[in-house]
Amino acid sequence: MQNQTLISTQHLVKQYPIGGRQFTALRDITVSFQKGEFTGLVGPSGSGKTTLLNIIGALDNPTEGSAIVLGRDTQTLSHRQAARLRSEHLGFIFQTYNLLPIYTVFENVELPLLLLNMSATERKNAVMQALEWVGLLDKVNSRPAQLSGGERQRVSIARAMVKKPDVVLADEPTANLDADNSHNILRTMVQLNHDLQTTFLFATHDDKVIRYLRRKITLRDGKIAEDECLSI
Ligand SMILES: Nc1ncnc2c1ncn2[C@@H]1O[C@H](COP(=O)(O)OP(=O)(O)OP(=O)(O)O)[C@@H](O)[C@H]1O
Repeated sequence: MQNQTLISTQHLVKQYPIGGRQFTALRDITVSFQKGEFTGLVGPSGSGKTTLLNIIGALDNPTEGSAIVLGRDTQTLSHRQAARLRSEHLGFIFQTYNLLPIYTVFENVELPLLLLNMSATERKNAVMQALEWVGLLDKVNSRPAQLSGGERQRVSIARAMVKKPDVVLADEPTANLDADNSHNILRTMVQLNHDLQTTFLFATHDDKVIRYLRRKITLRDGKIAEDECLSI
């Protein structure tokens, strides 16, 4: 497969003001990601994983440097343009699932499609396919409170994947799951990565995730300490 760069950062710096001083969370991050990668940002707590993921997801701006995501320099985007980049091209998976409790599984997965120009039939087909990917067709009318943690995370994967995004950004997706559920979730993501060529980028310090990665980028004190290709 020919390399196609989907994301690149140039000399990214992120500082947060704390008590009248600047705390540097990311220092001079220059890195790129190709289509179809299954890559993790790993490193100790506070090393900058989530900060980098949020900048790549156009949820936050760098203090210096740039992030080019699918050809767009995120810093030059208006709020509306950033929202459009996210809704059309990016899927998000969070450790706390972020499902809406009053909605059914179907409605939760359908939500990202309501922002796109799709008919009700197209939406229904896409939702049912996404629920099939994660093996949850039998829970389509359940509400999040009626699901186990692993099932909730599978709903959140379906919600992230339903529009077949170019990139899925997953922040500690297994943090609240036991070993069996973590492996099931990871196997589903590996399958979707393989079948749809979706690029996956994780922030994690979970060994259960790390063993599935094909590339591991270790952050330490806001810098890239190591960038390794893994043979799995
Ligand atoms: N909004 C903020 N204001 C001030 N400091 C922040 C803010 N967000 C993050 N930080 C600091 O930036 C550093 C990096 O945080 P980040 O959440 O990116 O780390 P992480 O590697 O994802 O950690 P964890 O594994 O614990 O989630 C931390 O020291 C954190 O306290």
